[in-house]
Amino acid sequence: MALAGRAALRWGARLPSPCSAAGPLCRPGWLPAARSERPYSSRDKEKLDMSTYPVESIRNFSIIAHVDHGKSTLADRLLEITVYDVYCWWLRLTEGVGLSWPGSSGVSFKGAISKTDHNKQVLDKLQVERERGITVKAQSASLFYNHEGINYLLNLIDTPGIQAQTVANFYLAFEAQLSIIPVINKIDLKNADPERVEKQIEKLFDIPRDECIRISAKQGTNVEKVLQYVIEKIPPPQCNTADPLKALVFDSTFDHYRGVIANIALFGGEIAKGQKIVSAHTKKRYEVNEVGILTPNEQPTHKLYAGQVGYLIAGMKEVTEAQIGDTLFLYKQPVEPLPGFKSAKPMVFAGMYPIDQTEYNNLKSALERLTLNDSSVTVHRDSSLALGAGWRLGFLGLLHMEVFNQRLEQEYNMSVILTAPTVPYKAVLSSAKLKKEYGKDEITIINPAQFPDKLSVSEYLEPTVLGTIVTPHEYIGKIITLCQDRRAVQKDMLYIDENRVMLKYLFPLNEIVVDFYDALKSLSSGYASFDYEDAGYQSADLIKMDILVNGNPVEELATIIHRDKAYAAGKLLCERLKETIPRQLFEIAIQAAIGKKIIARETLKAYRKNVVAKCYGGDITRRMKLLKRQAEGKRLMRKIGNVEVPRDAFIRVLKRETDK
Ligand SMILES: Nc1nc2c(ncn2[C@@H]2O[C@H](COP(=O)(O)OP(=O)(O)OP(=O)(O)O)[C@@H](O)[C@H]2O)c(=O)[nH]1
Repeated sequence: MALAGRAALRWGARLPSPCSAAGPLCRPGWLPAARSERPYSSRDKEKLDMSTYPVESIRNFSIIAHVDHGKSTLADRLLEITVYDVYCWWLRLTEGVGLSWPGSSGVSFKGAISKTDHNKQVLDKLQVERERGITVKAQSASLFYNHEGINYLLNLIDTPGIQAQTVANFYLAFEAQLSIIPVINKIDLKNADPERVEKQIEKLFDIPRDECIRISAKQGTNVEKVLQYVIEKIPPPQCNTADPLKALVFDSTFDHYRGVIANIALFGGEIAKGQKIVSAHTKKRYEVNEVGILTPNEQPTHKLYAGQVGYLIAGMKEVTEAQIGDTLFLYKQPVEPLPGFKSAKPMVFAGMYPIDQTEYNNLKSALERLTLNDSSVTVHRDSSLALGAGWRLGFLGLLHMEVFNQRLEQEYNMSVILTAPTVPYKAVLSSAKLKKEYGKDEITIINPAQFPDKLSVSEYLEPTVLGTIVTPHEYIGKIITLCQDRRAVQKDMLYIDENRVMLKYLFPLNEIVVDFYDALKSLSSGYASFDYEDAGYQSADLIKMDILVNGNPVEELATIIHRDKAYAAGKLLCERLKETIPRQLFEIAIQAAIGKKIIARETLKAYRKNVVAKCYGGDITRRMKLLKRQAEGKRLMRKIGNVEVPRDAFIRVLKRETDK
């Protein structure tokens, strides 16, 4: 049987022993009618046969919700339920044969997950995701589920939680006429009030309250109902296996051993090993080496058919070959390419440089691979006098930037210098010389080093977002003060029930990217939610502020800022930098400057750190050990003039509230 044995050992997850799984979860009603309806082929134990899942039995869905609302926990429960379905089938199949469930003999079960804590958040595969408890990268999983005697193939995409844009995403889904199933999670919490939430959903989204499913993803309450709604309310994909192959690349990852693994959705035809395919984007030809589904690990299949979602390995060696949004078709059977995707718009830009320029090429290849894995990051080559050759990267937000940096360190062993984040400002040029140089009247500034002087500009523009805050009414006062402090303009205020208020504010983007969400959460004891959408550009009085250490500019900390905020921000940056830079053998002046004008100053007193003082010149081993430790510490420093500054200083310095 394909589920156990040698092949199964490759798939990490485990199922419990039959004793723990049998019982209420194992209901005869779920059992499939005949073995031939199963995807697991007896001909080839390594591969699944997906031909038993025609388009009508397929549903594709994803979970959209705010950060921490339980998307990954719900995904885990769905995976559990669907694997128990397979388990029940297995029990029936082996009835009377005397075989025991593989889990009981310590053999793992492919594509399955157990109810143990070790397997929490199965779709969150990255180390950074498990450490931070957030989903960074969307993962897919194919679920097999029997509903009213019919076997269904349900393809789940777990969506990342690193953007506060749930409401905007709701409207996108609504406009695209996708079926929406409202699910209210965490009903097990003591203060849960699902009735009130249902009323809010009705008021805000015009969804009748009796359509909502109340669940507890944590405890599993009503989770099966979600699957049933998915089957009943979402239509099957509209496509045909008899058509020529048309596969959309919707994600791709780089595997150090197997090259590029492209995640594909079939909009027509079928695909199998040995077929010759062509990329509509690059026009390059490949031979398919392997196809399969994600369970959520890669599970090879004989073929993939129209409507199915899975992966493909086809000897793509270069990361640039598997463009997200590309269409793949059969050689000599070209098709009209699919429209692809609208790429995510970066909100925050920062410079990235190798600590040591000899590492440039290694960092370049790490960046290429990681950006293939996270296509929402944009990369442009850049260079700086102080930091050498590097790149300017665009991220969805500051958290995204931190996570990307952490992944570079953890997955590629790369340590880098990151500059202060900036949002994409614009300048309307008045200088004929600059207009000629740029070949246009208006430029986008994503690097403070390119900030044009006021004399050559008629107007600076800053990006704005329309933010939606929903809060219990007792926090309104504090929240309004916070918004005003961030230069936001109130656009709307609405009571959505007797004690909940929805506030709409127009925010300058740079006022929310760093720490607004943290500040909002802390002053509302975690109760206020925040969501935003792009709202275009507005005129702004911007200046470039430099930070100087003993007269030398710290390029990582140069920022574009609103004039009204410069003095306070400059003072704060200097104070925080003073806390971050270790005292050294000489006095250090830390200053904030606009052009030649110094607007803030802090002084760090001299200090002599004699690391070998404790050794009294005696123990040579201890002396060497201490000197080595000091040398290691120095690797984490960057020299500005003759001052050593910790490399991660700017992130610590810029996180105003959260780091305190
Ligand atoms: N009490 C309770 N806690 C839950 C429930 N569902 C999820 N949680 C908890 O809420 C926290 C966030 O859950 P996740 O599943 O990581 O949320 P998420 O939406 O995937 O988070 P992001 O990936 O960061 O967007 C975890 O501590 C879960 O244990 C539930 O039904 N009840």
